Amino acid sequence: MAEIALTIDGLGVDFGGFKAVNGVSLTIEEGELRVLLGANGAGKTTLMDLVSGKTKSTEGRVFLHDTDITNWEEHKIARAGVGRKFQIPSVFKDLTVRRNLEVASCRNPSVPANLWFGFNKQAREDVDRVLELTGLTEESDRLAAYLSHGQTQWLELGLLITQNPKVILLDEPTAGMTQAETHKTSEIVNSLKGKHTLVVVEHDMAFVREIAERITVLHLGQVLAEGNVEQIETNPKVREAYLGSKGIG
Ligand SMILES: Nc1ncnc2c1ncn2[C@@H]1O[C@H](COP(=O)(O)OP(=O)(O)OP(=O)(O)O)[C@@H](O)[C@H]1O
Repeated sequence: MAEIALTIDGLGVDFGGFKAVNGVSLTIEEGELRVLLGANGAGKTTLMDLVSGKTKSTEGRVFLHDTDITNWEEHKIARAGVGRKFQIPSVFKDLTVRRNLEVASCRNPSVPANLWFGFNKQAREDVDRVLELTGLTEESDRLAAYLSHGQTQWLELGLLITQNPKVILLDEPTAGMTQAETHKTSEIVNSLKGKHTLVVVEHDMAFVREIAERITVLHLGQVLAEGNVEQIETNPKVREAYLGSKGIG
């Protein structure tokens, strides 16, 4: 059986009497891609905030492998291996795509400190691998400022991968993307399966169908259902609470 990378156990937060996340428990296996689905206000972003330390929980626990990271400071959780991609890019616009990835590699503690004095072969291969994974090989010498919206998002994802986090949290990775960019993003995400552990918050059902293995549906801060795409699409509770009588869009 695969090892458990992330354990969320009875997690919740009370915002002055309102429980945006209310006793959520789930486990994510190493190498798994888990989709978090739910209507606006279901608690998805808050759950990510609780895991990444942006918001402090008022109940429950979070474990990264065997380490209890509950309510650690955000930077400490990031350093422990929870990588989070936000909508707003943090790429260096006046550096090339490759240089952005090289800089991110320097933040990876497993990369030797002599990086700046001759980028070593292993580090170069790692950057090449990330360029390939994110479909940015041909853009490697372009300044990040000249990338399209989609390419910028893929570079952002690449920066995360380069740091080799134990768990990657992606909040609506296809927001604002064209259909073609969304499709490309599904290819990238699919190629990460098995190599990285991902939790993806996403609304776009077409995208979810392309990437999802296991889906957790949140509703009113609680887990409503868990299963594969077909089980979720045909689940009466999910249809009633979230997808409407016409089913999934
Ligand atoms: N700091 C806060 N104080 C009070 N209420 C909050 C706070 N943060 C979030 N909420 C509320 O908690 C609920 C869950 O919000 P959250 O953003 O987690 O939902 P979501 O599932 O991510 O929705 P969306 O898909 O719209 O992003 C919402 O009703 C929101 O208004």
